[in-house]
Amino acid sequence: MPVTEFIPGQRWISNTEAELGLGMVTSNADRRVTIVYPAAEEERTYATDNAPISRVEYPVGDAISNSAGIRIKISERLEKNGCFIYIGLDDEGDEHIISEIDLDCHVQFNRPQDRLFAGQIDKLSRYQLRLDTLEHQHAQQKSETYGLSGGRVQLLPHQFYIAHEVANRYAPRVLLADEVGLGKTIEAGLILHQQLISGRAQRVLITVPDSLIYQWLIEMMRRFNLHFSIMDELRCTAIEMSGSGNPFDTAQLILCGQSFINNNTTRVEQILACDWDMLIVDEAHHLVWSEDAPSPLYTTIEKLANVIPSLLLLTATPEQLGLESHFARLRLLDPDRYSSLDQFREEQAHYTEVNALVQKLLAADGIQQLSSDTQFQTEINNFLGEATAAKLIADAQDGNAEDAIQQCISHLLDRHGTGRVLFRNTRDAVPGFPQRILVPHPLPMPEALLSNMEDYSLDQILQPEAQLGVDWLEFDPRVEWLDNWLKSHRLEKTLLICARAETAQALEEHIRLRKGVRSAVFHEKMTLINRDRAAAYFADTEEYAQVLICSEIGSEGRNFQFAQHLIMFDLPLNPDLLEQRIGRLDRIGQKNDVHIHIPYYEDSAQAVLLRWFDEGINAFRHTCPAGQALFTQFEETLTTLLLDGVDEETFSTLITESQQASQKILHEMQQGRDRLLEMSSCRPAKAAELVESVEDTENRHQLVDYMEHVFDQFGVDQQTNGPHSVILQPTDQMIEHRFPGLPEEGCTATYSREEALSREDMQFLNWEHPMVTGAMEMIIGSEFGNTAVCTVKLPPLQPGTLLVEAVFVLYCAAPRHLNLQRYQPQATVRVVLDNSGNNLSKIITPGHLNKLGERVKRHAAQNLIRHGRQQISTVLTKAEAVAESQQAELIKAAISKATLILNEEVERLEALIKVNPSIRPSEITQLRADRTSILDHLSSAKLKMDAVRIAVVSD
Ligand SMILES: Nc1ncnc2c1ncn2[C@@H]1O[C@H](COP(=O)(O)OP(=O)(O)OP(=O)(O)O)[C@@H](O)[C@H]1O
Repeated sequence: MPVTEFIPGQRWISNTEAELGLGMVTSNADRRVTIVYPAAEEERTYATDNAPISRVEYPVGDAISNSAGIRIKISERLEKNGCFIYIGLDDEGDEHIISEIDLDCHVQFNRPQDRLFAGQIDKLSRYQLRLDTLEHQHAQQKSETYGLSGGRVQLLPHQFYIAHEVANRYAPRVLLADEVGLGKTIEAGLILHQQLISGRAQRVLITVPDSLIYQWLIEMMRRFNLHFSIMDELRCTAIEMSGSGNPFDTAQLILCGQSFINNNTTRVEQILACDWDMLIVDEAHHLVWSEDAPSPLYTTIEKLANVIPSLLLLTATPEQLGLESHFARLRLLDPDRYSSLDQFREEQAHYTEVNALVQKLLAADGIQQLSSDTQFQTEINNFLGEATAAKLIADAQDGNAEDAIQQCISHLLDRHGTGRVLFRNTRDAVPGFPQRILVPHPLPMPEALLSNMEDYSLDQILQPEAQLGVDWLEFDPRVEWLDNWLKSHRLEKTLLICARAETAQALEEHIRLRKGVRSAVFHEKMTLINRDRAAAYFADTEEYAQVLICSEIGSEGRNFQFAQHLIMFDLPLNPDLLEQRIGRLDRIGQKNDVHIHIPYYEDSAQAVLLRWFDEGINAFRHTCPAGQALFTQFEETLTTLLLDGVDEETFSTLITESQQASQKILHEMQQGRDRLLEMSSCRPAKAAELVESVEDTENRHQLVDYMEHVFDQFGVDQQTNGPHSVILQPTDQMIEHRFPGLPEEGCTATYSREEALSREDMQFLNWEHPMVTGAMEMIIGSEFGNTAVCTVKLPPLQPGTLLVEAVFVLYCAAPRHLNLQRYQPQATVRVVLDNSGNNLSKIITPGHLNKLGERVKRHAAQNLIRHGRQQISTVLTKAEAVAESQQAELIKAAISKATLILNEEVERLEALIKVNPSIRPSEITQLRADRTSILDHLSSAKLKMDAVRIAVVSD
């Protein structure tokens, strides 16, 4: 359609009065065209041959709104009787048709050419910032560790390995079971952050023991900038009374206590009525199960796990309440894979064979065996199938032995290991843990107990203070010992754990009121707020409690690694519980040796238990992965000894047998499941590569330059605050009312990970921080800086030559989670043409125009565009043609990269599922669907002009 053909209903914009908004042709007669501008309630009549107006034509991919406020992303554009009909989907995915006449007249023009011709010309610095933003965003999104680098965490390889492995799956369902204190919460946070940032998850429910709610809330906020809403009965009722409907629909990220949802039909139904993407359950060993009596919490979580696609279960002691419960939790993750307990048991035995093969490969003559030992080759064949085995053996024979061995081990672990649903790192695999030092404090048995111990139950024997009457504090020698110990260690923070809330309460009152010790108490009878206050008082670095006295609930999940002394006022029977207690101090971040003090009565049940834990199963000085199995094996003898008193001979036998069994079980674990588990939970070479990738994409200096530029442009005040940090504050000159992620009162921020780790009061600015991603979205998602005009001295070119630099991006309206940027070879396509249409793209680099381009005053720039419009418009059309000629090549490269990556991923899963049943068929189905969708979207992608700079050569 010729430009001068004005048809009523068409929408045009004034080149000189863009503020009039979207105009509409109402008549075209006598070589005059009349345009009404409804937004400004104005009307203009122009001569048709030189009307200063431009036709508004939205391309596919643009977002538009109609006068009723319906907003769509255009998927198709038709033309009827000279007017356009736009078809597209709204945010809910519903299709709408918007005819040109119905377009919202209050539009902002954001296409660069429209803005340019409407005289909306940006500063050069903004134009530059836009281009930088496109480059940086592309670099981040195509990185292998996209989504994993934004946390305020140390780059610990074992955590990044797991996070990367899990986060790349469709709707991951895994059990994170690292040993106590190795950072499962951090791993879950990394996975969650990656899923949210990549658009794979939006709505997340976390449920944790009540005592850990605030710790999780704070950990998610402080480390990952994720703001969860806590839901409890009070809040739910308030929301319901305000008439806001289902309380669980009022936030995207919800955190709640396990006791709140446990067996709570109403609330569980409300949760089930919402759409969730991910469920995270901490301390999952509480999900107790047996065939006839699954616990209410298990049943509740099962209901949720059946409908929520992604599930992360966290526990340090997966077998704490028996193998049955462990199996049942795996079944929550994948009911098809874990359908039979017997089969599960049988599989465990089979891991020994796989491990034997792995160990043979790792042996000094592994290479030689793989390339020449036919029997060994047959075994490999049996496990990996002919094709894979043949390739690996050929590789080994061709001199690529090291690689072939590594690949062979990877294949074996992938296909036969346990590692796909279960991850467990042990301390042995994570360097940097200090020593544990056991300090037993034997004390005389109180007289009152000597006489009638035989009538006591096991609990009474192990927590004897309850039998000493109301004045027990006066008779119990452990109390006097405690008073003295605290007195002589006034400057050392100490955590005391005992089994009962009453004991904790009484002890704390005693040492605080009678002994004047600064102390705090933490038990289940306190409100959550008071518990957190107590923990905060203990953690404070200036005004702190010397001792925190906890009942058993303090032994789970909490972070007390700033203390070096743990007093166990009594001993728990279960070795896993003992490990949980020690794990409060012996966890990542502990910088000193951990002293474990045990005050106990000589010749008592506690003394027996102490010796069994120490001499029998070595559970104090070292983690005891075989603890649960050993406890099950020796429970009967042990409890008899505890109840009936020590018969030295039986006890010695128990110790010897426990030691032998411990060695045997540990050996078996090393030969079988645990060894494989450990190997597949962290492959050191890959983990190191991931950490390196995060370090590489961190690019701190580039980020500092970039953000300084952003803050300058958006009017955020920045003051240097020492060598590593900056104070950021909103100002009255901000171009937007609010800057994303910047609090109204301002904040202090650092770009340094090391500084951020030691100064939690500062924001940690990195490429994934909401301030940075928010700024990027604000820039790219708007017209910010998409036009510019400058003059430039480039002697070989004739003064007066007009240069048009058009920057294109590959656009397709694809769901965010497909992350098409990952496959695109470059962020932009840049075309530079002169006014005769000569292509100077290679000769005139961005550097030429960035460095030599000089500012033109706005008014002069507008005049230049007005006068040169015809010519610029022609050159822009040519630039589009030049870009289009590169489009096919670009798409081809993107498709070939996507095909390569995605085929490999699909094939790997297809091979795996044949031998490793822990892959859910839905994962492959989804991966295949994503592959089709990605390739479809890429093949229909179009280069879209994103920014234009006009440069006039000066002399
Ligand atoms: N990468 C990391 N960078 C900084 N701190 C970390 C990192 N990983 C873990 N930590 C800190 O170490 C402590 C233990 O981590 P976390 O609570 O995630 O361990 P856990 O395995 O969940 O422990 P538990 O078994 O007791 O539940 C926490 O204080 C956590 O903040």
